[in-house]
Amino acid sequence: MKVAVLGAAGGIGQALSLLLKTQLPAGSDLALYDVAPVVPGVAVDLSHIPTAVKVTGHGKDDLAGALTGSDVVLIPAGMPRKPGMDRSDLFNINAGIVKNLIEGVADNCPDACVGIITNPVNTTVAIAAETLKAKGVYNKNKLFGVTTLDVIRAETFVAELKGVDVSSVHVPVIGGHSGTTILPLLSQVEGVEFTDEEVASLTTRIQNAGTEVVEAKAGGGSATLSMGQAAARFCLSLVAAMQGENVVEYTYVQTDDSDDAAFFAHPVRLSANGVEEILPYGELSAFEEKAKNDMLEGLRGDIKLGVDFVNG
Ligand SMILES: NC(=O)C1=CN([C@@H]2O[C@H](COP(=O)(O)OP(=O)(O)OC[C@H]3O[C@@H](n4cnc5c(N)ncnc54)[C@H](O)[C@@H]3O)[C@@H](O)[C@H]2O)C=CC1
Ligand SMILES: O=C([O-])CC(=O)C(=O)O
Repeated sequence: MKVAVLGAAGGIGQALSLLLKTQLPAGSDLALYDVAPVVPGVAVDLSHIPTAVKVTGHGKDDLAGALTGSDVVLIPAGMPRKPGMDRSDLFNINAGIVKNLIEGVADNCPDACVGIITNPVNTTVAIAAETLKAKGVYNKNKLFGVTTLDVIRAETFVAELKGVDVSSVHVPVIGGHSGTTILPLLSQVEGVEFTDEEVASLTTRIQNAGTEVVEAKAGGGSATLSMGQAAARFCLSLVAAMQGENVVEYTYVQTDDSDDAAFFAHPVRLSANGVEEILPYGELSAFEEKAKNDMLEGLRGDIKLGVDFVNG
């Protein structure tokens, strides 16, 4: 199993790479790529941890070396937010970065599963899809927007509010990954009851959790450690599925469901082929149905921006 992390010297990239160095199956290869000159040093640093995962560092001119032979590619390359910015404000700088890196994926490991972390995820996943299409290698079952951070936050906040063991809490989160497009399905959480006020305030907190971190970091970036954990969970689930385990994760995938949007986070059964089956997200409460209908136009617009970026 070979996993490549593109943007590996950044806040997310380093946290994620540490978790993968310690948790990927024995015998795996972990390739770290970044344009920052520190990346070979990050690889040397990690290589001193005694696990049976081989780490290599690849500087800006060696994207091909990082990608060749990769089964999974995770992309946290690009600018994070500062206070006062929306994720969509990152489009101008991050759109081109994702397009370039995905062209590298198409040229060097077109069969890999690709997890996009770079914001704005609603749009960058569409950019990746169109770029892969232009290269003639798009497989909708192998492209994912990583929305796992919304799930782990929702589980943390529900457990805190209800005083229950967080390991027993499961919260579906569907839609996209910004503002109101993040839609936690609190009506489906088993074993706890919420008042209408709790549903409203918890939904808003989950939707604004990224901004909570951006403001607390006061100009120093956005979530990196919790995102590293979230991306590691997603990657390890994908790797387990590739090795035959039955795993379901919520992730932003192409759905072909004209009632929602072209990309929409669903529960997805993973396999060696990436998406094995997109599962239905089940029945929504009246509150959730309204929230979904209110955000769909915005999400579709975010996706269109990505499609237009590549196709002009
Ligand atoms: N999907 C999600 O839930 C989340 C997404 N993010 C997003 O992840 C991205 C990265 O965030 P951080 O790690 O905090 O940023 P960071 O600034 O700490 O790291 C970004 C890294 O990307 C590298 N980079 C820039 N251009 C590159 C290129 N063309 N090729 C390879 N590497 C390149 C930089 O050198 C840097 O090391 C941001 O866009 C942020 O908004 C952040 C948190 C959660
Ligand atoms: O809020 C941001 O800019 C980073 C992010 O996507 C998150 O923390 O969910």
